Amino acid sequence: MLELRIAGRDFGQPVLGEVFATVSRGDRICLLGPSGIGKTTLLNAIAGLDKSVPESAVIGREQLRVGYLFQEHRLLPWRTLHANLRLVGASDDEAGTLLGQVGLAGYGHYLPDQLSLGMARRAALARCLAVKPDLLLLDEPFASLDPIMAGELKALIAGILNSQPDMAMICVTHDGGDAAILANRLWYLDGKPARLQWDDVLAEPGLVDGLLGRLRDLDLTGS
Ligand SMILES: Nc1ncnc2c1ncn2[C@@H]1O[C@H](COP(=O)(O)OP(=O)(O)OP(=O)(O)O)[C@@H](O)[C@H]1O
Repeated sequence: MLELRIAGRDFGQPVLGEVFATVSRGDRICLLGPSGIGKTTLLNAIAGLDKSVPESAVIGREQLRVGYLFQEHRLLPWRTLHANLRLVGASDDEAGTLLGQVGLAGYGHYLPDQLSLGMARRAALARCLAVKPDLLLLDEPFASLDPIMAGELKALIAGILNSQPDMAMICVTHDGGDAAILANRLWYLDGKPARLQWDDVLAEPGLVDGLLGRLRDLDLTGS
């Protein structure tokens, strides 16, 4: 569905090195790596937001609908939640259904700034889903949320993934434990410039345990 042939990206100094990988329908990838290594840079390149990365570096994106949950909600602050969803193509009914799906039924007339951080993130997730994405990109979706809110959002995303088996996901996280809940594949980005050091399929529970052990060694399990 997607083939990455990224030659690199630098901002005065090299950040990303070569990144070669493929993403298939139904892939649920957790992208881990040290802080500042280039995870968001890679996500932006995949999304096509980084115009310094040639379009030819991400083969197949043209045919895909991409939903991107940024670290900030990036909803239009002067539009209601309902209007934000309508703007990306949701019908009235779909907007209502999606807001209900993310636990925001009855909040359609609210402005984004009237919401808590967790609610705003769920509203932004609803907007991602409104584009009916083939590929869902999540940049640290649980960051800055209290453990209860983070757990609720994780369960919500896991449910959405279960109900849409063909949708692919790439989720940047600092917590390897998220992989056990959300992922069937793990990317680990590291080095200067950064490359994918691991691209492992999490086919069996035992394998997940093994990987979590490796992540624990790297202090990436969040516990
Ligand atoms: N627009 C930019 N201009 C200059 N430097 C940038 C820009 N965007 C990213 N960088 C640099 O690229 C490096 C990688 O940043 P990036 O945000 O991709 O890392 P990250 O792995 O997502 O970090 P974190 O886990 O802390 O969110 C950092 O050194 C950052 O300062």
